[in-house]
Amino acid sequence: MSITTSDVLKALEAVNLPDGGPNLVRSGRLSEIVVDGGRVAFSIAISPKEAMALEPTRAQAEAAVAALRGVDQALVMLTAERSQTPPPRAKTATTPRHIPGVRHIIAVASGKGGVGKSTTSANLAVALAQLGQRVGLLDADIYGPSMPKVFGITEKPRLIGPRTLEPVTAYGVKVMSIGFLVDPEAAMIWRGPMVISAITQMLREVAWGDLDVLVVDMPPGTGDAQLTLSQQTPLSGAVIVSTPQDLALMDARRGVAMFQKVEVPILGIIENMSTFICPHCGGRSDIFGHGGARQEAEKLKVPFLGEIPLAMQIRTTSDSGEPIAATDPEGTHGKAYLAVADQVLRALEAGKTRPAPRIVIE
Ligand SMILES: Nc1ncnc2c1ncn2[C@@H]1O[C@H](COP(=O)(O)OP(=O)(O)OP(=O)(O)O)[C@@H](O)[C@H]1O
Repeated sequence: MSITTSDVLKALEAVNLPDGGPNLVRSGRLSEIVVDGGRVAFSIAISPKEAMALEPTRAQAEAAVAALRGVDQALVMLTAERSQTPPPRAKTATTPRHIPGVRHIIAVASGKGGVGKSTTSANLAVALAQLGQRVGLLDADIYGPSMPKVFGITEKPRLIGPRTLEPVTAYGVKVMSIGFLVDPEAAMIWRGPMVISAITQMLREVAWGDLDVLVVDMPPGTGDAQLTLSQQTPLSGAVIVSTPQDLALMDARRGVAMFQKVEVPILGIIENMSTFICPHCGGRSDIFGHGGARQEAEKLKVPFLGEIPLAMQIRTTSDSGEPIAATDPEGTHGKAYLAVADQVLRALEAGKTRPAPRIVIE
């Protein structure tokens, strides 16, 4: 029997807000309810101060929906709208909560979409695993989750506790993606607070186990959602992916500035779609220019982590779910990812990272 939105609403009528408040359906706090096969996701709007008080309501709502026949997974989030004031500034107060067992969390970000951030995150994660690291990959690119495709994962993560999902392991990497849980078209219309809430839940409610590095493929851009996410995640550092064109580099600069604003160390910049290597003759052409990211890194006084060529095989292997760093680690492109991964590890191990800032929300 397939589940419908009205089944979900009916179940939620039995869940009341605390202190004799109305039931959730009448409270006017429910977002659109997304039903995707046996998976149900929605959020409850709160003011930031209500987060603690309404957590039991959230848990009850999730349990009520999870108990319905035909529901395999229920994901309920508390989302707080912020006013249009500028994003909170970093100041002294609480440190973003560490994730037990996870040594380093690194964000892979880009100033704008389409520069190959997801392809780079995937191959970087695989290359780190090949260098002997225990690696996780969180696909937080909520507007275009691509990891299920890049890793060729067709299975869904298993629920192994009342609120815990087991990541799917592929090519030696533990992968979790919002694309496993929510229809990407539904996620497209999510507002910033919903995005942040979904991602922080994926960070904390996934059984990552012991990891040396958790790579987070960030949503593209440098807006409020990205900034808040960078603040709320206990990041060891950030990697910025850019193509060599001026426009992309301008956006990359914004990415660097965003992380600096919240005092997350920049591990470095990667130039993606650098020199084009012809698959037929092996000849090299600099279609988008070359070396721009290295120069930009020098200007910004941040490390340059390496170049990934613009290559047909990188795209085809991504499309076919066989990341090239795994399937051809000895080839030119596989080696390029290994070299970048090595640089990232050096930056992490050299302790160039500082502890995450202590943050207060003003
Ligand atoms: N070095 C490369 N050589 C060839 N193709 C590449 C390379 N890097 C990425 N691509 C291809 O470019 C396209 C966009 O890449 P990808 O999805 O990784 O970008 P993205 O920055 O994550 O995009 P978005 O921000 O829109 O999610 C994909 O088809 C991918 O296979």
